[in-house]
Amino acid sequence: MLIDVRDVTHGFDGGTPVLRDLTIRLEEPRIGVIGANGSGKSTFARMLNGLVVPEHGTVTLDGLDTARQGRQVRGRVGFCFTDPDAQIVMPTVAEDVGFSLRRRGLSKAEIADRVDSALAAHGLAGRGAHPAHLLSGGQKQLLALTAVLVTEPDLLVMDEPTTLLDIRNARRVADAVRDLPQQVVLVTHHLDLLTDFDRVLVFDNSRLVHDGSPSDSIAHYLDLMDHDR
Ligand SMILES: Nc1ncnc2c1ncn2[C@@H]1O[C@H](COP(=O)(O)OP(=O)(O)OP(=O)(O)O)[C@@H](O)[C@H]1O
Repeated sequence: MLIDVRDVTHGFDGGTPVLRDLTIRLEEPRIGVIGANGSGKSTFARMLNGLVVPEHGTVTLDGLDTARQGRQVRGRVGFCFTDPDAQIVMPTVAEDVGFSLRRRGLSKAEIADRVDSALAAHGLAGRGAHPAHLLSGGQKQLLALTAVLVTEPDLLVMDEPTTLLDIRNARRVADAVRDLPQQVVLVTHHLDLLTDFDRVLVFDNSRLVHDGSPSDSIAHYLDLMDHDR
């Protein structure tokens, strides 16, 4: 999708802006977002599916305005939160994935088929009847990802999806993300996840301060952190 952010400045409830003067066009398959705590990364990510609507300026995805066409935007942009518990809504694994398909007008058999193949594709084969809340942290994150992907979004936005995970589970989620056909915007503090990315944005102090290749942007970020001490 073509992500077009124009002249965006945003503060919550009219407060001090947490994003300032942001104008950017993004259409690469893999886009990373890095920066210090509180620099505005999550706010930016949430703007991409209309969870946050900018106070000033516009955000459009393939021409759909998040402020006026939020529902259509959310139909094409999937969002994964840091904490999978925030988006797991049903008692069992299969019901949770199936819940995402409820408005599609599919038969029960079609839903069951799609759920089974989605679970198999993301390391959860045979776990459909398992209580969702009893999964490990990594499995919950895979479940949350599966429940988003089953809706076949064109763009997947992920806000620190590996932060709560141990190394093995973080790798599992990173591997799942690497193989996706979808366009991905990934906000992360795990810089090693971004090595193969096309473009990495660095936020600092509510502003986009660098936009470049992973190696350039990571070097810029590390430099910023060194000078901040
Ligand atoms: N819903 C909200 N209401 C009020 N203030 C908010 C809200 N969401 C975020 N903020 C504020 O906006 C600023 C930027 O937060 P944001 O979550 O975008 O940063 P971040 O770069 O993602 O940080 P982190 O790396 O810690 O997740 C912070 O000062 C935060 O307190």
